[in-house]
Amino acid sequence: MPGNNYNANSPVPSSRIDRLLRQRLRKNNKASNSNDANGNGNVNGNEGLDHEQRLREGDDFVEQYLEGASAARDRWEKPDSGLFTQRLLVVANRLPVSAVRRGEESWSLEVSGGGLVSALLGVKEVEAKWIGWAGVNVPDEPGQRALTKALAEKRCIPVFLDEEIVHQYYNGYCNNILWPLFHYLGLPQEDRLATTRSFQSQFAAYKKANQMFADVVNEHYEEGDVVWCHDYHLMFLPKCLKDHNKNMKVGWFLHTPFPSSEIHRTLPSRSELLRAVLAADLVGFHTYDYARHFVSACTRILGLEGTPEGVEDQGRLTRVAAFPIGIDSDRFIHALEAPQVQEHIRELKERFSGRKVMLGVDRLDMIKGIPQKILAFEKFLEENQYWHDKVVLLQIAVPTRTDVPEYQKLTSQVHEIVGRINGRFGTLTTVPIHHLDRSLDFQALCALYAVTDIALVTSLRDGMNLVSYEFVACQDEKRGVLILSEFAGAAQSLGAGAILVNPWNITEVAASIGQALNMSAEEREKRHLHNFSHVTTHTAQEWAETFVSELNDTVLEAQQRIRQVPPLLPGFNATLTEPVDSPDRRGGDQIREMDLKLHPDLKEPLTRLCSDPKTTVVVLSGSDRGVLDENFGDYDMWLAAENGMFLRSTRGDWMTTMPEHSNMEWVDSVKHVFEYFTERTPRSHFELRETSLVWNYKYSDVEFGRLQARDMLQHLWTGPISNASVDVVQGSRSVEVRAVGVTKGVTIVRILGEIVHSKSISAPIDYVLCVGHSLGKDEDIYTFFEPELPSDNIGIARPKISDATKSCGDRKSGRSGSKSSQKQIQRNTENKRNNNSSSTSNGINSSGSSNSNSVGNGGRRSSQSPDKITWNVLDLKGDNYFSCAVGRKRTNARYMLDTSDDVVSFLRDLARAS
Ligand SMILES: O=P(O)(O)OC[C@H]1O[C@H](O[C@H]2O[C@H](CO)[C@@H](O)[C@H](O)[C@H]2O)[C@H](O)[C@@H](O)[C@@H]1O
Ligand SMILES: O=c1ccn([C@@H]2O[C@H](COP(=O)(O)OP(=O)(O)O)[C@@H](O)[C@H]2O)c(=O)[nH]1
Repeated sequence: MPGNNYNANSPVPSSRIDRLLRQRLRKNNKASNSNDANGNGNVNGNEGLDHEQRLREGDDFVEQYLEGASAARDRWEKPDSGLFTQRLLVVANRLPVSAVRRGEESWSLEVSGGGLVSALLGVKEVEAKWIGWAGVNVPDEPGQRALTKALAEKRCIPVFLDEEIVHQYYNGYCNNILWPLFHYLGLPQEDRLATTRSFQSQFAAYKKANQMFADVVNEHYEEGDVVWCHDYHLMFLPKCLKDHNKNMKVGWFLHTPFPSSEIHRTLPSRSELLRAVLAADLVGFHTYDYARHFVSACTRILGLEGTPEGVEDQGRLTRVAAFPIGIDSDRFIHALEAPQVQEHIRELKERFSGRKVMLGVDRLDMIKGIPQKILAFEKFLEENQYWHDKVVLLQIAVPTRTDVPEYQKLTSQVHEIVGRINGRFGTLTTVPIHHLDRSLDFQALCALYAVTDIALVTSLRDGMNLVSYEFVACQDEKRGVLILSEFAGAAQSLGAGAILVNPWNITEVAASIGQALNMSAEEREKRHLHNFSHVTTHTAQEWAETFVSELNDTVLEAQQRIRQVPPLLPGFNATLTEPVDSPDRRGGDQIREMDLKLHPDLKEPLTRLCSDPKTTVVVLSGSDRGVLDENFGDYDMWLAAENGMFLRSTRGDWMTTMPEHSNMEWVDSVKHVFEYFTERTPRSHFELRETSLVWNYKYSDVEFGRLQARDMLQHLWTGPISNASVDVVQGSRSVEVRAVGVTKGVTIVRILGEIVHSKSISAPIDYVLCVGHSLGKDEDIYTFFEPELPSDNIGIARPKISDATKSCGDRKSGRSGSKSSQKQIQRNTENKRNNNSSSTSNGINSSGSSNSNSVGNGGRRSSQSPDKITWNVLDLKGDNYFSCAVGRKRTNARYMLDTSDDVVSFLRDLARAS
């Protein structure tokens, strides 16, 4: 079957390691090619540019980059097949340039700040276009036209956001809610109630803004493009894009930390945001921790399956992985040679001669821990009088998000502390802290990094922190010390070479300053070399290449994947039941879900189908007799409870199809085990049916539930009941024990035999429709109707049901098909005749239950006597059998429906057609 096996000759590597090794090989090849061409071994992305040229670039780098002058090589390597051109659409809230209006139709563009822009500017070898906000409100049409034109020259495409949207979406939802939350800062205390009140409107604006970004992407998208969405501003974007075009290759990368699921859980829109991100093909984070938190949030909040590869939802995988960002280290290293930078360096050395220079470079943001840094420096001065006139702290605090009140408060707080310390330790000629509330240009910044003895990064949380990388890149001569917060993502990569500190521990930071100032040259050298090697090999270029190449592979893999991922079973009963209003797992209504109710909209189509004399409706369910009586007692149909162990026409009494001498002695022992685990697993419950027991931990803590299930299974397999004739069936959030060999595929034989006999059906059945949501084991019901299917329970991806309704409605009669089924039915009906009994239908020795419902729809009632029933009554041709799985994409059924709501509309159409 096409697409049913991993193809050994596939251009897609079969495993992740295989892929990474090939990628490494590609990189090596590229490096050696560049050696051949240039005669040197530069592997960091500036191959092809000679030394002089790089020096000339200097400060014009960004300009040149944006104009495409740095030779975008506009192609990505495709695994194993050489080079191909692929455009990259980078979508981020902020464009790399911010616009300043000079006249009605005249604009000047300035480079935007922040690490995201710096990192993406370091990505050179690809034809990238940026889509984003230019940081300015442009209400008038001529202004928009002129700005669009100016930006186009820089390969940028604007998204125009009006003032109100910016206020609600950017200042409000992004920077007052998501930003502090993702950095573990909670909401600003005084602001808490106001924020809570304005949450809804801010979230609405957030979604609206994301849709506006999506509209611009859709307008510029060309088939084959890769769309790379960035950051917490655009968590809705993957969903908006995929809703518009499910074939778009969409990646999403978060530049901030992703917090523990317990933090994310407090967000009112927690589930919507997670689901929207999961629409992407590939989701990336700076560190493994953030990726782990995200997967755990999807597991705990959405109830989805987390795997080492990512998050699975109904057989669809969203890949989740860590892609630590880097910088364009060459740009910094070579900038130091530029005359302007050398001049700055000379000035700075002179200015601070005789003093050790400590440096902080941060946006003036709460997450950067600037007050904590300054207080630690004060403590160091308090305790080390010797250093008073021998050390200076230069703090560059770049103003940011100045419209958000919390940022305004921080500015005054920092000014106050700096003033106090300078007053306390300053002299007439010197102050210990030089604080600048502004940004520096690239050359000035490089010079500062180069003259620094100690860089002090005390972020309370920071996605990565590129300042620490940039400092290291500029320190090849000085070999200064990096003091780095353990809460910055960079601590996971530069950890070994830096002095790691907890920024909340002022004493520890103060002591680290002392340690750094007194560190031997030998130790500094060792630490620096470690850091330098990391920074120069893990570059921004490499980061982007890896992400895009993984995204391409992920999409190809998804297309070619045939080994079926066993799907997550969302619930106990999901075909005909009322949908429980549960936007997410934790918030789900356990009590309502335990009390199964027929979907209210099904009543009408079901009544119509049941009253059609030519149609037989069977409900085959894992539920017990009481549940089926309550929900279906008033319809004219057949009910098969506990997966067919009990059967009745609603016009008659229940009969059991259980073999007479079934041994059910194991039930009590299993019940004890289930009671024991239920008592110890909060929010788990078990159901005691007549022929099986089901323990369900869907609402428990998922990890604890899994551990408990593992213990339970071990006990069942190896403990006192291990020899009983039972099957232990493991669901995604349940454990079921049933009599050995009971599946829907087994019981359907007896059920149909009974119905054919009781209704005296002798002419071939027109068609069979079998709709269900079954445990893997019960998927053998499809094998019963289609014996040629593989019997290993490995399902295959199915199309959505579309015109099956029409085909069912139009169906007349068919011949040929399932020989073994036919023989079974023949045997059943013959048994009937011989036994003339209504309690058991044949000699198959089985009993039990499972977790799904199905509707079987049989055909013409015959006036012939039971004696005339022949084996070809269930004589199914290929196209008069319709099987449909609900909520499972990997199945042996021929079609699929997503939810019980889809079942309603399908049965409605069917009722109308018949
Ligand atoms: O655009 P702004 O609101 O002015 O903010 C500037 C950027 O700040 C954040 O940067 C993060 O990205 C860096 C690179 O990955 C990372 O090193 C740093 O730890 C993060 O804080 C923000 O995520 C960006 O979107 C902003 O543009
Ligand atoms: O005066 C300045 C100070 C900082 N930066 C840049 O701002 C970025 C800060 O990135 P980081 O990842 O450290 O933190 P973020 O601001 O993104 O949270 C770095 O690339 C700096 O070079 C700058 O361009 N001019």
